[in-house]
Amino acid sequence: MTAQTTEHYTEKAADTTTSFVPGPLERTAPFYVAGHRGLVGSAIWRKLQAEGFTDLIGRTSAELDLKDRDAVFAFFAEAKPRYVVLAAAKVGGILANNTYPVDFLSENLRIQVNVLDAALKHGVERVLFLGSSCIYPKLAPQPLKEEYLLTGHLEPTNDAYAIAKIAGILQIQAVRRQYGLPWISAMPTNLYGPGDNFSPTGSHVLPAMIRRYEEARITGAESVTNWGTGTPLREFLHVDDMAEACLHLLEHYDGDEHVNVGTGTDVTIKELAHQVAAAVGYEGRIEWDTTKPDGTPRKLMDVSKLAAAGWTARIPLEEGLRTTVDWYREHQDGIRE
Ligand SMILES: NC(=O)C1=CN([C@@H]2O[C@H](COP(=O)(O)OP(=O)(O)OC[C@H]3O[C@@H](n4cnc5c(N)ncnc54)[C@H](OP(=O)(O)O)[C@@H]3O)[C@@H](O)[C@H]2O)C=CC1
Ligand SMILES: C[C@H]1O[C@H](OP(=O)(O)OP(=O)(O)OC[C@H]2O[C@@H](n3cnc4c(=O)[nH]c(N)nc43)[C@H](O)[C@@H]2O)[C@@H](O)[C@@H](O)C1=O
Repeated sequence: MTAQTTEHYTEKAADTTTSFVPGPLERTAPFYVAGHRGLVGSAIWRKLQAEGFTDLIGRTSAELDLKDRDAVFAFFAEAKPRYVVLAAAKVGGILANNTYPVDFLSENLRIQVNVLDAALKHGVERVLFLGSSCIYPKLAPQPLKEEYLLTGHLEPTNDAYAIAKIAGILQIQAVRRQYGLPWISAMPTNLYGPGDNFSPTGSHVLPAMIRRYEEARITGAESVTNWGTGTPLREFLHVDDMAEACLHLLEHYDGDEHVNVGTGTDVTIKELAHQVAAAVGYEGRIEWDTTKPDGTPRKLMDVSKLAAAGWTARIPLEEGLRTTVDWYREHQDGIRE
């Protein structure tokens, strides 16, 4: 029998959790953070360490390619995690998503199906799957409530990635329905912070601007050029807040529906550009390349469900920008391209 067969799925799960009540996670239990070197995974790792977790498990993609199904099943058999956060994914900004849609669809589907199937086979107690605000329809009413999922057409620049993430939400719900395991999903808004991807072509807007403005400041360039019109609105959450929200949800939330994670406020990309310029100390002109895509006009999260679960964001954008610029200056020789 190979790892692909459903006979491998856990049988003990079916009656496990009809009366599950979330509570503090066991600090000594084996806890696998998939993607522990990425922006989100590394922040979750720091948070879990700070909270006294003593058996954290991480594997780089070189050590364990999560697209390799047999390797993933072998890893779960050996590591036997009791808790899993799935923060490993192929991730990128608007241009990367728009240019390589099949990579974003296929890699993310494979990574998440392998991890969730292996976690099911080994009866992992709590799983947190991470999606993204791009799962919502492009023109959904604002702010985005969880119930707007699958009510309209997706934004074309990231539809492939969004479909993979929607499949992940459905897989979590299906496991809950079929096996009764108390697994959950969270949908973060646009994130930023230490450990981000600052690649000029592959990154999200905030790290792209930090790098562009810092280089312009150093070279004395008279202008910088950002992408699109600058009119789209985006909401930015610091990744340390995100990590705190993840642990909070694992300890306080259980439900079929995914939970939005954000701040509940947004800014135009033009406003962001001015804020980044101020944080970096760049005083030149800001121009816009309107041949580049704008993406969805707005995707502001409704965070009332998260607030009802007892958590709200703490780090203001101005403060988060300042500390992320500091981090970038200290680490720019070692950042990923
Ligand atoms: N950044 C953002 O603005 C947002 C992120 N999210 C979600 O948060 C999660 C984490 O994103 P983020 O931290 O930003 O992404 P990063 O690109 O910073 O990190 C992704 C991590 O995934 C790992 N990974 C990728 N492919 C594989 C693979 N084939 N096998 C094993 N590991 C792999 C990488 O490991 P290694 O470093 O070892 O190669 C990397 O550490 C994702 O699910 C993403 O969709 C959601 C909304 C916004
Ligand atoms: C997290 C989220 O991230 C992506 O969606 P996005 O929100 O559109 O993210 P973005 O950060 O790339 O762009 C935001 C806005 O900013 C503008 N912009 C200006 N100048 C630059 C710039 O230099 N780089 C980038 N990347 N954008 C720029 C850009 O034109 C756009 O209007 C998807 O991967 C999606 O799948 C997803 O989940």
